Amino acid sequence: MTGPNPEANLLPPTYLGGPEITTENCEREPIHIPGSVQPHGALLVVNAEGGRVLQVSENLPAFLGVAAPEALGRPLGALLGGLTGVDGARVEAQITEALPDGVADNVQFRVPLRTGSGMESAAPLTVTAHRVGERLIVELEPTQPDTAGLAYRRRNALFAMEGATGLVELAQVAVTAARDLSGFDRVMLYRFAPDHSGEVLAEARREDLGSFLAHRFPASDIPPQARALYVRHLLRLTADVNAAPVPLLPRLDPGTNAPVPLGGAVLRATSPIHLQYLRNMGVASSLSVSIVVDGRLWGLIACHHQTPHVTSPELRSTLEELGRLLNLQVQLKERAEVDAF
Ligand SMILES: C=CC1=C(C)/C(=C/C2=[NH+]C(=C\c3[nH]c(/C=C4\NC(=O)[C@@H](C)\C4=C/C)c(C)c3CCC(=O)O)/C(CCC(=O)O)=C2C)NC1=O
Repeated sequence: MTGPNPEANLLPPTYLGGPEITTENCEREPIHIPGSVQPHGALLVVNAEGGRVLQVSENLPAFLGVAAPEALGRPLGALLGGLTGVDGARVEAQITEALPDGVADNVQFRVPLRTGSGMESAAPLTVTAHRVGERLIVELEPTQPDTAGLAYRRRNALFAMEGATGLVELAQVAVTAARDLSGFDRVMLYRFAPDHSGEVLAEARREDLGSFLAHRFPASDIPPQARALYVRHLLRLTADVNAAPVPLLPRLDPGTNAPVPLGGAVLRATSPIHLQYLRNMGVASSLSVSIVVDGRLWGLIACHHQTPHVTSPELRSTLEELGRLLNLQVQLKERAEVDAF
């Protein structure tokens, strides 16, 4: 496999050791191993046995106040304990207890930490962790204030969706609820056809934006490896299409000498090709939630913002729950239509 071609007209390749990617072969882009993350958070790769830090994103100092090279080899608990008021050993124990050996890589553990004093991110941090084999992937993000009132707004959204009759009405209620909850400029319900092309079934948008309703898009817009990843990991977020990816230090997992899989990490750096696609659409931030029916990617809730837009972990979980409810309701409606046929 030839390494990435630095001359390629893409952002510095965020993947490692993969083939040179162009719009001609983008179905080969190894999007799960970018070797870098988006800068709105920090990521640590921890050896599940022993809790030692093996890799960190180079922006770690802004979140933990520790130089990236100094974090390597240290226990995760000791690093988190450097935050004011945080019992690092206890947080590390909670993570390892919640993510035992063999747990699926799409099981998440999340815990809010108290304020980190004297660091760039004066806001409280939220830790989200998942396990991939022998590794714990630990992500730190500033806790956003948008969680106020989220619980009752989520409750009302789910009630509205349960009351919808028919697929198109359900889709419209869902995108309206998702937009009310998230504040994205545009939220669409995108449904795949059997050939993996797709159409916009429903849309809730800012009044001054043109509509994508009923527009169709080719299968190549979401290539097979992306569709496969999205069946397993239900939400992805690109907070800012123009933000430079932050490399992991070291680039490869020192235990395996291979890139660590980041398919389940919300901070995973987005494919440079897709970033260009979003820029061409005039979109600065994108979030999508998979709608998986009978194990296949039936559609997506696709959200756009015209300016950079970071979504809190709590709001992301709420949007995932909307997607999960849509899975169930679409499944029921499709089966009812088959039975009625
Ligand atoms: C309203 C219609 C509408 C559509 C149809 C739409 C597409 C879309 N593409 C997505 C992802 C990717 N697409 C490509 C590659 C290519 N895309 C192309 O067009 C050609 C040039 C190409 C290669 C030759 C890759 C590698 C990824 C994975 C990115 C990653 O996860 O790192 C996603 C999910 C991510 C997100 O939520 O933004 C969406 C939702 N987004 C919309 O709003």
